[in-house]
Amino acid sequence: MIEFKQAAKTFRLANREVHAVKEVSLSVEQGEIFGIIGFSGAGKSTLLRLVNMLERPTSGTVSVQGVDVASLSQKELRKLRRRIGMIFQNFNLFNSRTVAGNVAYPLKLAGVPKKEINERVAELLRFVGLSDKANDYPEQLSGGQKQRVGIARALATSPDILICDEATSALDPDTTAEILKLLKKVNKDLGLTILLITHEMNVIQTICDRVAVMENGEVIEQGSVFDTFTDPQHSTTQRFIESVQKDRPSDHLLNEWRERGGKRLYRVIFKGEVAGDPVLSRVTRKYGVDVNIVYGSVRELQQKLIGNLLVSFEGDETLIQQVISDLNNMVEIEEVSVE
Ligand SMILES: Nc1ncnc2c1ncn2[C@@H]1O[C@H](COP(=O)(O)OP(=O)(O)OP(=O)(O)O)[C@@H](O)[C@H]1O
Repeated sequence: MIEFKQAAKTFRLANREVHAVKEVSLSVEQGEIFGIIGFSGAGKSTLLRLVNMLERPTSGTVSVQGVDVASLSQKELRKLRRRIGMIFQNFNLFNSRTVAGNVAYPLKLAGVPKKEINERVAELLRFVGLSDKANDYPEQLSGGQKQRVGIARALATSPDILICDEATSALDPDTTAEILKLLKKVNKDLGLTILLITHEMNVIQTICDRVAVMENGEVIEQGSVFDTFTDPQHSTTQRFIESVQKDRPSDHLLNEWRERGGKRLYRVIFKGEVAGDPVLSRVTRKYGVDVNIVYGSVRELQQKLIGNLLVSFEGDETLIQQVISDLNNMVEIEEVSVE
């Protein structure tokens, strides 16, 4: 659907070059929600702007449904842009136009007859839950309502793709959750492919199917959200995951544990199917070893369960080693050092 092939963008300034995007290759499949995450300056916005040619790649290609966007004429580009809706962190609404006027704007530009515009605007405002705000002005709306207007406007020309540039970064957590739910509805009910950029792992965890992590203009890791969360390969990815998933107690608590003569700690990670299976109690019962769950959680991610527990074992040391060896065949288990 959207394919970056060694796409690069270098900005040439008076005294230096900025390699904002360096040879990125990734493909976004039709109907998925694909998230790009990275810290500030990683190159996310620039990468996104290559899709609708707000920036032209310095080298490599970006294609949408098999067509290299750099090869399009101005007229073809205008047509492409109507098929790609875009929403922004600061909403980019016209303050001098009403809610209905904002949503109608791209339809007016496309030369749609007035009666059709009115019907379409009413339908879009219904879809985003803002029918009662049609005649209000943006300044009368909350941030979440403004973003709903932004979404309605982006959907006006019935695009196939929605691009979201930090769409929830200016919103509080509850409003973020509402907007993410609406984006999921746009994806499921209207079948739009969504490409979003964010610096919040919560956004990726909540709605994305796949994720790419960017750093210094490069994609350092990409894969399904489930695989990335359960088996991150890069320390930057690990940092993002830790921002939404605390998987060890504080050093203070761990030190207290050690001072009280606590036993060795093991991290046990259950994924998918295994999370519903009582492996831990089954194996410890088999060897007559007691298990003490010190810390942990079981969470749902993409309709699968992930368990992440910190445990200690009580009993004969040889039997404990047998428990660990048996568990090793079924789940991930590793000793956790307490500094
Ligand atoms: N038009 C431009 N001219 C020169 N340098 C630019 C331009 N646009 C972006 N850059 C530089 O390219 C790099 C990547 O910027 P970009 O905005 O793509 O990152 P980002 O990951 O989206 O960051 P943020 O989340 O802060 O927006 C940065 O070093 C930025 O200063």
